[in-house]
Amino acid sequence: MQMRFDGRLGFPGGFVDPQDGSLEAGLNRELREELGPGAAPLNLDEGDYLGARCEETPQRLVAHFYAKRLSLEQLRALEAGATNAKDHGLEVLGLVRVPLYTLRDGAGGLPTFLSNSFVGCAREQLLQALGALGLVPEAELRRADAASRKGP
Ligand SMILES: O=c1[nH]cnc2c1ncn2[C@H]1C[C@H](O)[C@@H](COP(=O)(O)OP(=O)(O)O)O1
Repeated sequence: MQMRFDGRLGFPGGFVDPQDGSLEAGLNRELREELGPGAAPLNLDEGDYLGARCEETPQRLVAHFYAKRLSLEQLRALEAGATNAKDHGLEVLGLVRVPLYTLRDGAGGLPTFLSNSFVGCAREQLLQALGALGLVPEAELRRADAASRKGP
C-alpha cells in the first residue's frame, strides 16, 4: 500500500481521465505516475479485476479494484524505483508493506495495521485482496479484522 498526501493509507491508483480510453489504461497511467517506470511488470488488465464499490462520501464515486501477484524480486524492484516516480513526495509519501501475520499477543502485525486510517473503502479492499490472492487464510483475516476493531 502507500501513505498518501492526506495521511491515510490507500492503494496506488486514482481517477480515470476521459482521454484514458479504458479503466485499465487509466489505472496503468496512474501506476506509472505514482510508482514510476518500475510499475511496468504490474500492467493490470481485465483479468486482474476484483470488483467495484460505490462511495457516497466525501464524493460520489465508483472505486474499481484490481490486484496482481508479484514475485519478491518484482516487489523489491518496484520499491527501489518508487522514489523516482513523478508523484513521490507529493501525492504519495511512500510505499508500505502490509504485515501478513498476527503476533502472539493477538494484536501486533495485521490487526494493528488494520487500525490505521484508510482512504475510502481501502481497508475493505485490503481484506478482499489478502483473501483473493491467498496471502492470508480467511479465518485469520476475520480474526485480525475483529481484533483491530476491539482496540488496545
Ligand atoms: O485505495 C483506495 N481505495 C478506495 N478509494 C480510494 C483509494 N485511493 C483513493 N481513493 C479515493 C479517494 C478519492 O476520492 C478518489 C481519488 O483519489 P486521488 O488519490 O485523489 O486520485 P488522483 O490521483 O488525484 O486522481 O479515490
